[in-house]
Amino acid sequence: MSAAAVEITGLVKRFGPVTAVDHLDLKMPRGTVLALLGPNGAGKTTTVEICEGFQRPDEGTVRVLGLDPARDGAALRPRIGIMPQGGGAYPGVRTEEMLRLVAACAADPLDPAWLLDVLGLNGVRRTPFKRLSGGQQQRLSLACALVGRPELVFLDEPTAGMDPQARRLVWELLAALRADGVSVLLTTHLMEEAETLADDVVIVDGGKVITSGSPSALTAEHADDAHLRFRARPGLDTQLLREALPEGYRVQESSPGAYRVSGAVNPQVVSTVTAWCAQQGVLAQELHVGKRDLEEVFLELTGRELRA
Ligand SMILES: Nc1ncnc2c1ncn2[C@@H]1O[C@H](COP(=O)(O)OP(=O)(O)OP(=O)(O)O)[C@@H](O)[C@H]1O
Repeated sequence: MSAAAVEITGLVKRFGPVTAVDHLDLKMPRGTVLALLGPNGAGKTTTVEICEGFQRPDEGTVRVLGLDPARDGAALRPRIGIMPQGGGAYPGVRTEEMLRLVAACAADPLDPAWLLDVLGLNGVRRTPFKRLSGGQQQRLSLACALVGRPELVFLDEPTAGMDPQARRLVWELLAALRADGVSVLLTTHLMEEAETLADDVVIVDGGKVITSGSPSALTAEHADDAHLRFRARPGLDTQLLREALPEGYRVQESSPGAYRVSGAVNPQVVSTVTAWCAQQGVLAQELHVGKRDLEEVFLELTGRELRA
């Protein structure tokens, strides 16, 4: 059987006093999409850069397509595609010129014209990199990562800064790649991106894996539960609200003025919450009842919001 796409055991990376990655383990089978999901500073980029061979681990083992990226970089590089955070190209290079340059380095590249078309970059083929919008630069960077037909691609926040339409294009392309058997490891702090694309999600915080599994498995626990969110002035006494509700409900102010009630939300609970707010002389605004999602899982496990 061929080696896993990525296998990481006991990975530690320190920068002076900061432990960016703290005994992280993960295994990603070939042909799957894995999303590293976590807030800013969780250690996602550091983990990916170690897999790409750009940084060396302090402890632990990392195998990418069965190879050690720190030692076997020359053998590994032709087989992987890399889209770094924030992209990057010579400012004066034109879109198509850049992609053709990268394609020329590959043994069996994809057709650059096809990639430009699929990624909606046809209209800016002759535009210099520095004049592209942030989202266009990101898409060109993705095209460069894919043009060499990699077996495995690393995408660091691939849709950051893109408008919803461009994000959809990228998601469709990534779904097509997966259908072709390409393995994809991406980082994101967009829960919807992880839910839409990934076979497996590894939620990281403070350099550690908090939990992992398929999006449906992670959200299936207490699947009957919903949550109720509302906004009101910051600093309401959440303990008092909890006491007004039946046993077993949790109430958090997840960020200033954003409240979340977790448990089996029914009409009675909604009415209790709004009545309690009225007693406090506040109007519960943007009242929203939703199913448990990855954002909720993260909040339950860390007490903080993913997008804080
Ligand atoms: N070269 C470096 N020198 C010093 N500290 C670093 C370095 N690279 C990363 N760090 C620190 O390590 C921690 C993890 O950073 P990392 O960039 O891996 O997180 P991340 O999850 O990718 O965050 P983001 O979503 O903001 O990209 C942070 O505290 C960061 O400040």
